[in-house]
Amino acid sequence: MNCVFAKDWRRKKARDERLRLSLFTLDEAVDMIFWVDDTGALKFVNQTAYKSLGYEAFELWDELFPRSAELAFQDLWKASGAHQVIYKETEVRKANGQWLPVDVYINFISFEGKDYACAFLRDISARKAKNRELAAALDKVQELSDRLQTENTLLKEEIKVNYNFENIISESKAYKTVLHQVEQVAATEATVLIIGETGTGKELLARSIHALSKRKDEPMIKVNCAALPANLIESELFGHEKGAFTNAYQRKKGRFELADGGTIFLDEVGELPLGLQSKFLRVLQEGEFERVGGTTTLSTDVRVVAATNRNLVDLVNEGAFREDLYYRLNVFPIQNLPLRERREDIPLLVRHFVKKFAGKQGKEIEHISQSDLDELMRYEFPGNIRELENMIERAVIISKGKSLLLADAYHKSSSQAVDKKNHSRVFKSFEEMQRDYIIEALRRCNWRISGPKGAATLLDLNSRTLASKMRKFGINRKDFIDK
Ligand SMILES: Nc1ncnc2c1ncn2[C@@H]1O[C@H](COP(=O)(O)OP(=O)(O)OP(=O)(O)O)[C@@H](O)[C@H]1O
Repeated sequence: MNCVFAKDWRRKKARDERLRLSLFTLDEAVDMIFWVDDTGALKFVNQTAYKSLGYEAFELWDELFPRSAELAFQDLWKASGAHQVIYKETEVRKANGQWLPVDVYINFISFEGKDYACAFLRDISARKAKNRELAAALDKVQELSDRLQTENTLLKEEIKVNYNFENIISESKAYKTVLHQVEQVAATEATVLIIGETGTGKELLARSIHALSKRKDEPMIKVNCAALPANLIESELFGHEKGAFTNAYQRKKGRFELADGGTIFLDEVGELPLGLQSKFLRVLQEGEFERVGGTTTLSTDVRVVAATNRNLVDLVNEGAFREDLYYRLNVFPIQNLPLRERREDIPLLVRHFVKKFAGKQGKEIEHISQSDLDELMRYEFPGNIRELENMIERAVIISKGKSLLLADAYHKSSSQAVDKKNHSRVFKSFEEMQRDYIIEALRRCNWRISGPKGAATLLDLNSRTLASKMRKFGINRKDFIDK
């Protein structure tokens, strides 16, 4: 008997010890632990919960979670039917009114014939603070990245303006506006009309528009409306059928057909013969035309860029240009600037052309005098960049050492009279004409001076006279050999 009693006593002692240890474990757990019965009353709360939340006593579950609809007691209990584990990140109100972020795990347990919910709440304020720090850091990174992207885009735009127009040399603010217009319109399909004096770089702009457009991999076909003889221009533009006229031995595609899918550049569009303008308007509007001597209607998909140094409105008023064609072309006009309105580009262009021509002629020119540059800055340049380019080419030809001999070339250029009415044509001096004429003759004769096939014979001059004129005008074969 004694033995049985001792055994029971030891068993009870072990059970008591386990109970105490269990309670101690529960009280010292990291998590707050709550037992709730099916009426919502709190049946057990561990010490961690008292310490963490600062309450003297806990009453009802719902008072703990006034913000969390999902953890409302009634709903919670309905869910218990499924015996699932509920997890929720929420906030619990502390005795001092502050809110404590918690992770809540709820298990539904049947114990001695009754249902309970056992909830574990873990204080996650440290994790939340870390997350907030992380979110703030991410916001900062995002902000920096956005800023970087904006700066990058601006830089790219700058780069585009500076470098994408590969051959266009300029640092003038006013000209940047022109280049911006080119960029804006390039990506569209709009017809562009470039207006500007001769030699201002209209063709260069037209090429940039094509190069920056979606059609850049297709051809850009140029038509110089002033250079084509009137009787040939229709067949050049629209093509002809075999036998359409004398000498039309073959069928030939016109430039509108060749430009299909690409861009057609109509230079000096103001010179287009009036008789052709309606056919021209039709192809612009409907993309349709017939070859000369043909009856089949052909279609073409071309983007039109036109240029003019004439005032088209004046031509319309004079009856030389169709008004409807003018409006069709004037969709996006770009006014190109004469060099005298972007004088700050002169030194830059001078250096560019010196490098270009010195390179071609195998010369090393390192010095350009400031007084020469100053003089150029004051000059009106009626022939614009082309005039400057020619002037520098001449100067490079006559320069012997490392300094550019500009004076001669400059005086030749500036002494040429400008046709005031047109402002666009440079009237060459007699000497200049002679020089050009001699160069042309020499080219035709493959730079042979004397003999029956020589330039002297062609020019009806004595070969010694020709040689002396060449010296006088600074004409050297080696300067022209690769042109
Ligand atoms: N910004 C520039 N940078 C470098 N070269 C330029 C620039 N603008 C024009 N040029 C050069 O000047 C010359 C004349 O340019 P372009 O032929 O484009 O002028 P244009 O206005 O079309 O002349 P035109 O009215 O006579 O047809 C070309 O050799 C061209 O390369």
